[in-house]
Amino acid sequence: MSMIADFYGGKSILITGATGFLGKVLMEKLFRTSPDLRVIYILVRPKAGQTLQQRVFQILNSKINMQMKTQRPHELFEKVKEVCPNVHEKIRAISADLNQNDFAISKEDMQELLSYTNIIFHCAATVRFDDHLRHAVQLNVTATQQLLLMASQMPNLEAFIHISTAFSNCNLKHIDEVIYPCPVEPKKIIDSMEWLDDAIIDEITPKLIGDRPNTYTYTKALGEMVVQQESGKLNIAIIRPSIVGATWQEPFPGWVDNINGPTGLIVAAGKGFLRSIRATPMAVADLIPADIVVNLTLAVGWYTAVHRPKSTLIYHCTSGSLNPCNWGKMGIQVLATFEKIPLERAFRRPKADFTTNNVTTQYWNAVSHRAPAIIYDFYLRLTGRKPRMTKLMNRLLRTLSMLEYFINRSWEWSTYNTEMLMSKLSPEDQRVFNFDVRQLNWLEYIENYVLGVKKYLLKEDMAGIPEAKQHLKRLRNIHYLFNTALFLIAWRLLIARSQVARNVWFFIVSFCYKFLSYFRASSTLKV
Ligand SMILES: CCCCCCCCCCCCCCCCCCCC(=O)SCCNC(=O)CCNC(=O)[C@H](O)C(C)(C)COP(=O)(O)OP(=O)(O)OC[C@H]1O[C@@H](n2cnc3c(N)ncnc32)[C@H](O)[C@@H]1OP(=O)(O)O
Ligand SMILES: NC(=O)C1=CN([C@@H]2O[C@H](COP(=O)(O)OP(=O)(O)OC[C@H]3O[C@@H](n4cnc5c(N)ncnc54)[C@H](OP(=O)(O)O)[C@@H]3O)[C@@H](O)[C@H]2O)C=CC1
Repeated sequence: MSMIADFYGGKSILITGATGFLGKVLMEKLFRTSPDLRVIYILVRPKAGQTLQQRVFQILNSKINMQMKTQRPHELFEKVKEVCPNVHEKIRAISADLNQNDFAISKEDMQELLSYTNIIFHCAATVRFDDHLRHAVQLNVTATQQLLLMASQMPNLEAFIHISTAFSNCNLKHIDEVIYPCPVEPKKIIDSMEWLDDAIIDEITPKLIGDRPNTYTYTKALGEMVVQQESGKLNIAIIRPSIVGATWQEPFPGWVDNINGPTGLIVAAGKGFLRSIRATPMAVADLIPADIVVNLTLAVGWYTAVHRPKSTLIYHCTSGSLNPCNWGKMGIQVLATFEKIPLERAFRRPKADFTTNNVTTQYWNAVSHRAPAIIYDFYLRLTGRKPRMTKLMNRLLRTLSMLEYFINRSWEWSTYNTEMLMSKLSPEDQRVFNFDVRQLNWLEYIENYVLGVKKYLLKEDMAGIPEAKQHLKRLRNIHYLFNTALFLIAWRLLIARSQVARNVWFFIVSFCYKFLSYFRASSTLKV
C-alpha cells in the first residue's frame, strides 16, 4: 500500500496553474493514484469565449485529430477515467484571476476554499522570459503573497507547496537548497510597482534583475523570499525543477502539450526552421521530465504535512548532478529520431550546427535561417501568396536569443533534501512516486520526447511517416539542384570577369579530358 496515495485520500486539494503543463500532469497523477480524494479545487481564470466548464472539459478531453488513420494518441486523462469515472465531479473549477485583488474569487467560493482546503500546490506563474516586470511581479510575487495570506486563514491546511524554478538563482554557479536573498526586499518591489509608471520600470529593470538574464528568474527568486517571509505557522516547502520536459513514463512516455523550454526548439528543428544554434555541446542539459517533478511534488506534500519539518525545506528537482546529459548528446539524439520519424511538411531537412561564437552564429543565422526565409517568401510572392517565413524566422531567432543563456552554461544544484526524502519513502512509494532520475535512460527518453511532440503536441498521424520521408527526399533533391545551380551561376560570373578563373577552368577541363582519354586507352589495351 502506498502511504502517499493513502494520504491524499479524502483530501481537499487546491491547485493554482492547473490548466498549465505541470498542473495537468499533477492533477492526472493525483486522481490516478488517489481516486478517493474528496475534491480538487482549481483556480481558473476566465478566457475569452470559454466558460469554466469548457476549460475543465478541455483539460479532461484533449482535442483529437479525427482524420487519423492509425491508432489515436492517448488522452492525458484516459487512465484516470478508468479508475475514477466521476473525475469531472471531483474537479471544482473556481473562477479566479491571480492578477486581481483577492483573486476576484466570489465570497461563497472563498468561504468554501478557506473551510475545506487541506493541501495547496501553487503552480501558477508567468513563465515568459520577456514579461514586463510589473506583470511578472504581480503574478510571481504579489499573487504568491496573497495566496499565503489566504492559506493562513485555512484552519484545515496541512501543507503549502510552492513550485519555483532551479534557475531562480541562475546568477550563481553552485546552488544549495537554501533561499538566497535579493538585494531589494520583495515588499519594496511590490509597493513600487503600484506607483511607478511603465517607462520608469523599464529603466530600472536591468538594475533590479542585475546578473539574472530575465524578469522571470528574478521574480521567481522574489517569490521564494516572500514564501520564506510570510510562512508564519504554515507547513511550507519549495520545489525547484530545472527545465521541465515531456513525461518519462507516466501516464505515457513523451506526453507534452506546450512549446515552452526545449519543446519549441525540437519542433523548430524537426520542421527544418532551426538549423543552427548557439549552444555549448558539453554544457549540461539539465532537463527533468514532468512526471518526475510531479512525483517529487506529491511526495513533498505528504512529507511536509505528515512530518512537519521545523523549517521550510527546498527541494531541487534536477538531473545534472545525478545523471548528467549534455546539449550535444541531446541534439544528436533529437536529429537521429527525426531521421526515423520525421515531422510532416518540413520546410527544410532537419540538420543542426552547434556554434559557440558570435561570428559563426551571425554567419549561420544569415545563411541557414534568414536567406532561405527570404527566398521562400520571394517564391510565395511570385505565386501570389502572402509571405510569412521571414516574420516566423525573426520570431524564432528572438526566441533563440532568449534561451541562449541557458544552453551555454552549466550549473551545479545540490540535492541533499531530495535524496533525504527518497530515503524516507517506503519501497512501494519509491515505485509509485518515483523521482529517482538516475534510472532515466537519456537516449530512450529523448526519442520518446520527440515522438511525443509529434503525437501529442502536433497531433500528427503515424500513418503519414512514409509521405514525410518522401517529402524530405524531395527537399534533399531541391537542395542539391539549388546548390548546383548556384555554383554554376557563380562560376559563370567568375569566368566572365577573371582571366585567372578562365585559365583554371580550361586547366580543369583539359585535365579531365586527358584523364578520360587515358582511361579509355588503358581499358582498350586490357581487352
Ligand atoms: C539545431 C537543432 C537542435 C536540436 C534541438 C536541441 C534542443 C535544444 C533545446 C534547448 C532549449 C533550452 C531551453 C532552456 C529553457 C530554460 C528554462 C528555465 C526553466 C524555467 O523555469 S522557465 C519555463 C520555461 N519557459 C519558457 O520556456 C518560456 C519561453 N518563452 C517565452 O518567454 C516567449 O515565448 C518568447 C520566447 C519570449 C517569445 O515571445 P513572443 O515573441 O511574444 O511570442 P510568443 O510567445 O507568442 O511565441 C512566438 C513564436 O515563437 C514560438 N516559440 C515560443 N516559445 C518557443 C520556444 N521555447 N521554442 C521555439 N519556439 C518558441 C512560438 O511557436 C510562436 O510561433 P508562432 O508560429 O505561433 O508565431
Ligand atoms: N516549464 C518549465 O520548464 C518550468 C516550470 N517551472 C515552474 O512550474 C510552474 C508551472 O509551469 P508550467 O506548467 O510549465 O507553466 P504554464 O505556462 O504551462 O502554466 C502556467 C499556469 O498559470 C496559470 N496562470 C497564469 N496567469 C494566471 C492568472 N492571472 N490567474 C490564474 N492563473 C494564471 C495559467 O493559466 P491559463 O491557462 O489561464 O493561462 C496556467 O495554468 C511555474 O511556477 C513555473 O515557474 C519551473 C521550472 C521549469
